[in-house]
Amino acid sequence: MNKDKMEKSYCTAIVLAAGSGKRMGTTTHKQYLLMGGHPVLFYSLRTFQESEFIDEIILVTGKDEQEYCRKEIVDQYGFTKVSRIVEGGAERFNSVWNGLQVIKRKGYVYIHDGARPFIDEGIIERAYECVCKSDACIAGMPVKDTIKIVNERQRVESTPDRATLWAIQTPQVFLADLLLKAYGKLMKQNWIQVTDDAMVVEKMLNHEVQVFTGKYENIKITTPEDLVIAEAFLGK
Ligand SMILES: Nc1ccn([C@@H]2O[C@H](COP(=O)(O)OP(=O)(O)OP(=O)(O)O)[C@@H](O)[C@H]2O)c(=O)n1
Ligand SMILES: C[C@](O)(CO)[C@H](O)COP(=O)(O)O
Repeated sequence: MNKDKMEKSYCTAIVLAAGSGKRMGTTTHKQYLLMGGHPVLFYSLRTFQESEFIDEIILVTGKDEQEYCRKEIVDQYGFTKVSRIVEGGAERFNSVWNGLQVIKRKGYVYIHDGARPFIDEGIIERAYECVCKSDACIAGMPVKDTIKIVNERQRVESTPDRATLWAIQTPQVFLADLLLKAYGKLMKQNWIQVTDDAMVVEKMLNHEVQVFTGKYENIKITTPEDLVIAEAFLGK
């Protein structure tokens, strides 16, 4: 895109690293496991640090991980765009909410899983172009498998048309005011079950969300075999 022709909006990345990685099952939380000699979290922070679209980074971590993150990641690697390290909450949406509370300048906000190390500048740029038009957009890729709706007895109930199915990734990018409004409503609810930020905008505001092309390599490190796949991507 020709950024000289128009003024770029302020962009904040909220990088989530406050999860406990139950499915990974390691004592060290998965976002701090070493991969290619660096913590998993290092990779996405480096991409945001070097991105020409990102002005500021808010890092959300567990309470006991803040000092480690400050000294061993932010200072050690010189991630000068990290303006705040805030404490996360019990669930992912609580961590997003805590990050949203310290946004300094409105504009656009990129929510990204610190457990997704393979975000790249192309994804960040596609997100920017998409959010400027839609106010709400998410990275995704068409699914490669056949997906079935399966009941509690493990019987197939139906087979959705694969052409309509996308596996959703992060970043999920929004006009900051829109996301704050959606999350503000969510936090007043008693029953909350959301697994991504787009769901909050869909459910709370009935706002349309646009999907842009992510990258198949943009995996979330979730279970042990993901680390093997990630090492292979690093060695490419
Ligand atoms: N309370 C939480 C839960 C998750 N996350 C972050 O959100 C992303 C979502 O990935 P996920 O695989 O769900 O992480 P965990 O919750 O750590 O994993 P699990 O569900 O296996 O415990 C991760 O970067 C994780 O650190 C967070 O900041 N705060
Ligand atoms: C936001 C997300 O990464 C999109 O795929 C995902 O939904 C996070 O879900 P999880 O249950 O926290 O793994």
